[in-house]
Amino acid sequence: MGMTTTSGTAAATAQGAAPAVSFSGAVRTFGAVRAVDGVDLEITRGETVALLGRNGAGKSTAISLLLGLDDPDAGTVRLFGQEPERAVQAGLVGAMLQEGRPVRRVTVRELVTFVARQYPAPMPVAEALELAGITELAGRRADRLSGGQTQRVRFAVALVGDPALIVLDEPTAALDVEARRAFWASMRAYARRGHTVLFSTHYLEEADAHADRIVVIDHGRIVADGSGDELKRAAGGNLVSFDLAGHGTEGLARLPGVLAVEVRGDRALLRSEDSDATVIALAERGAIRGLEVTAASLETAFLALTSSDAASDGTPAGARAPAAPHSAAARRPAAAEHQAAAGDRCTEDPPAVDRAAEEPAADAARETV
Ligand SMILES: Nc1ncnc2c1ncn2[C@@H]1O[C@H](COP(=O)(O)OP(=O)(O)OP(=O)(O)O)[C@@H](O)[C@H]1O
Repeated sequence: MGMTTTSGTAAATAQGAAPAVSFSGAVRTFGAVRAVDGVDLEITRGETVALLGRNGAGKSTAISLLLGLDDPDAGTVRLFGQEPERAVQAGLVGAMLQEGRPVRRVTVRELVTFVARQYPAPMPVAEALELAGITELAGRRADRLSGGQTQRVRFAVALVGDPALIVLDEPTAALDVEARRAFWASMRAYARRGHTVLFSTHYLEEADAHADRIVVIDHGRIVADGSGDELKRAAGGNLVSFDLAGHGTEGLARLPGVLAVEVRGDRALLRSEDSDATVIALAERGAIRGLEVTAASLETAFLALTSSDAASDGTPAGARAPAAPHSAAARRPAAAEHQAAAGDRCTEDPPAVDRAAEEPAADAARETV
C-alpha cells in the first residue's frame, strides 16, 4: 500500500481557481494496452468523486498519472493548475495507494507524527488519529495490526498533512463490513471539511453511497460521468422481465422503449426507457407470464456502460447507451485552499513505507525532507 505523503517547502497554495484535478486527452499505453485512452476529466474543488471500473479498467494507472508517479504518453494532467509533481511537492495532495508494507518497529503515533513533520501545515496528530478512528491504536506497533486497522492507519497518514486533495486507490479492498463502515465515516468527515476526495473502487454501492459524482472508466476511457441517479437514468430507467415460456426472443430488441435484451435461463430481461410502452407491446404478444417491472439499479447501469463487448469493436459501451453528461452532478462549495503537504514520503528508515517513496513524485519532494 502506498501511503503517499510528501512534504514541501514551497508555499502550498493551490493556484487561483484552477480545478483540483484536470486531465486533458491523457493517454498512457503499456505495449499494446491503452491503460488510459484519451481521458478528459475535471474535478472541482470540494467534490467527492468515485472512479468506478472493473479490474484492469485503468483506475490505478489514471491515479498514478495524477500523482505524478507516471507520465502520460500524450495529453496533460494538472492538479490545482500545476504539474502533479509540483502539487504533490507543495503538499496539496495526500494519497493512499494499493500496495505497501507495514512500517516496522514504530507505533502508530510515531508513524503519523513522523509523516506530519514532513508537511508545512499539518493537522494535529491527535486530530488525524481521531478522524481516522484509530485513537485507541496510537500506542500499538504499526506492523502488528489487522488489515482493517492498517488501512485506517494509512488513511491517517494520508490525511495528517491536511491536503486539499486526497486520493484513495481502492481504500476498502479486503475490509469487512464493519471496517468499511468505519472507513467511510472517516472519509466523509474529511470531505466535510471542504476537501476534494477522489477514490477508486469496483464496488458500485460504495460509489453510490459515498460519492457526489461517479466517473465510470472502462478500457481506459470514461464512459459515464454523473451522480448515481443520473447513471441509472442514462442506462435506461427500468428493467422489464418476463418468463419466455416458449416465446421466442425475436423482435424483442425492437419493441418500443427497449434499449437492450438479455436472456437468463427461461427469463428475458429488457432494459427499457419507456417501460409502459414495452409492457403494452409485450401484452400484445401475449408475453406476460411472470411479468415484472423494476427500477434500473446502478448495477444495471454499470453493466450497460461497461459491457464486455465494448472492447471488441473499440466502441465504448457508453457511446451506445448514452451516459450521463460529463459534468459534476452535485457540487459542494469550493474547498478552502489548504497549505498542506501530501504524499508519502517517508524517506528514511523509520517510515520508509511504500512504493511511493521510490517513485518520481517522491523523488521530487525528497529533497525537502
Ligand atoms: N506497469 C504496467 N505494465 C504493463 N501493463 C500495465 C501496467 N500497469 C497497468 N497495466 C495494464 O493496464 C490496464 C489498466 O490497469 P490498471 O491497474 O490501471 O487497472 P485498474 O482499473 O486499476 O484495475 P484493478 O481494479 O484490478 O486494480 C490493465 O490491462 C493492466 O494490465
